[in-house]
Amino acid sequence: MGAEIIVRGTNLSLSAISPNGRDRIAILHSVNFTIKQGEWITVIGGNGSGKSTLAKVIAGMPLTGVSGRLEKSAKTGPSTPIVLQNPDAGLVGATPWEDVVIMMEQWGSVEGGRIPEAAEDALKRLGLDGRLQQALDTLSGGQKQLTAIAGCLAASPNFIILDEITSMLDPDMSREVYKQVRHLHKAGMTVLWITQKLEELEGSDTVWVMAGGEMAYEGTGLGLFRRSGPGACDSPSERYGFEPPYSVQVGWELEVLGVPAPDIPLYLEKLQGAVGSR
Ligand SMILES: Nc1ncnc2c1ncn2[C@@H]1O[C@H](COP(=O)(O)OP(=O)(O)OP(=O)(O)O)[C@@H](O)[C@H]1O
Repeated sequence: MGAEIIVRGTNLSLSAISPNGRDRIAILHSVNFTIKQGEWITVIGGNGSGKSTLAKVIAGMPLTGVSGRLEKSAKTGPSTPIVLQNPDAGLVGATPWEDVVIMMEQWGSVEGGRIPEAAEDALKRLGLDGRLQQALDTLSGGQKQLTAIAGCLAASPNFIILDEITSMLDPDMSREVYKQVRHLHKAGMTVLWITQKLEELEGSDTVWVMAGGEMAYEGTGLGLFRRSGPGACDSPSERYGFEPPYSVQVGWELEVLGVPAPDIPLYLEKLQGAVGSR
């Protein structure tokens, strides 16, 4: 039996007033999707392609100009916690612990007397054991993002949305934040991960490509780099203008030289495996 569908979007569109104040412009065009319990969906797309708008609609934010249908399962509930790009956005406490306590009080998801301990547990789940009482303004960007994610856990969600949360972090901190969200996913969390970094496609069940407000591609990460034949330059990634990871480019070159890799090597380790086995 397949996993339960917890979110379904049907013909979701959003229009807004154009910057000249006279016309209405379409920001999302008839987007259709389903999200299953426990799925990891990565959303990619260029600047202004509609990723954040779609994320806000899915989160259940009350935006004007939305049409279509968004259905969520009873357990998922109408509001989905979302973490945004800027590490300072949405943090309200003076310390990580205080921030999560305030979030728990707001969501009302944890019984009052249990909040102090539950806040500590949420922060420990994100690897912030040693920083519970550190002043928020002294945390690194990555530690702030981890605090924001712990704040999301205050709602006891089964689904969270992360909107380019590593875009302002250095590579080490990006990996740390990504790894912590992976742990949550392993424990059963459904994740919508928005990014412009193709290396973060690793481990996605499903990839959505947004282009011009439309969902231009929905499929696997590997499918994004699949060409119709050696040297064909017609993979969805090339069609939508993404620079593929180095390992994929080498895989394509090998294919042209008549050395087909058994599968598209999305990562260097895979490429090593493909080439090393010959
Ligand atoms: N309320 C609004 N009114 C007018 N235009 C809007 C509104 N919201 C979004 N837009 C425009 O819609 C387009 C899509 O914006 P969105 O933030 O969803 O893109 P994005 O793919 O997340 O981009 P980025 O990667 O740069 O964050 C942009 O051109 C943006 O300026």
